[in-house]
Amino acid sequence: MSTIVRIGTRSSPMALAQVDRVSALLRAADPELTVEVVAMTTSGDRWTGPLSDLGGKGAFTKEVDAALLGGACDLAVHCVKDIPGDRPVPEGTDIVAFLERDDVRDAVVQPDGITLDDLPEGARIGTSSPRRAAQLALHWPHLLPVPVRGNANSRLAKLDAGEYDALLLAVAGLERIDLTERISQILPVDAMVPAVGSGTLALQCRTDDDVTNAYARALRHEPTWLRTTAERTMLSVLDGNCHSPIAGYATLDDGTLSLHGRVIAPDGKTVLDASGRGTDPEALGTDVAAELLRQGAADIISATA
Ligand SMILES: NCc1[nH]cc(CCC(=O)O)c1CC(=O)O
Repeated sequence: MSTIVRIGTRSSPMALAQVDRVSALLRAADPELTVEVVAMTTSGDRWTGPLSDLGGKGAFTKEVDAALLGGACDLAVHCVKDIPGDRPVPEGTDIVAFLERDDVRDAVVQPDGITLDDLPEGARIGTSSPRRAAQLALHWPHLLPVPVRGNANSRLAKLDAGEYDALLLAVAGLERIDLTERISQILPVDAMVPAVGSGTLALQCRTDDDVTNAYARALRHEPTWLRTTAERTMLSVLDGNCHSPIAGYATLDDGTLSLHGRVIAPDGKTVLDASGRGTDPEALGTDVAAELLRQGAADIISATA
């Protein structure tokens, strides 16, 4: 009898594209494997108000986590960016692999191709990310961040309906839904420091499910594991969640990790930067977080909690 792996996921077009990629990787490793998709709507998808009203903890991941724990699926695929830093995954499940990281940068979608520098005073920039809004305030204070909800496709529809002058979206997400032609500008990582775990997919299994664990572990991308671990360690020491204006970006060069952490006040007037290098991702993440805390990061983070 052939093995079946049931993959649990959000049902957005981006999430389904992510699952297609995981299915293809699993089947490349074992052509006999049967992969099924268990798609579900998460509370983050249903809620149309500000995400902060949901209490902020794993709005896009918790239903999938519950399905995994309850046995309705065997493998969960999450965007690392959507996994809370302070309460990573439920007991009884583990993140066992990160796939090779995609583009980490943020893109501007502006229908007339106008760059952020050239947009007029007060232009409405759709983003609900405190990290993006604060860095907009830091570098492009003439622009006005305006909250936008819904999956990437529905955000683009709102842009086209004239609700915003431009949108900020992840390059990786637009690649997954095959809409990179909508990108008008890609922001450099030193101006718009990426989110912790940007562009990275995580595979999560039940701890006691040896069969699925073996399939998932075989897909581990070690450099991405090291970079993501450094970033996520920093996030958890800072006790931040997706409402915190925290950015963290690690690179790996010849076995040495470099991590740049940034905490920005929502008005962009206070920006704390710290960076470090090392070979142990947890030690590096802890050190960079400690330096940010020394500079006063806790005050900014608790003011936005
Ligand atoms: N919930 C938002 C979210 N989570 C992951 C991605 C995109 C892919 C990624 O960066 O991993 C997005 C969309 C966006 O930020 O535009």
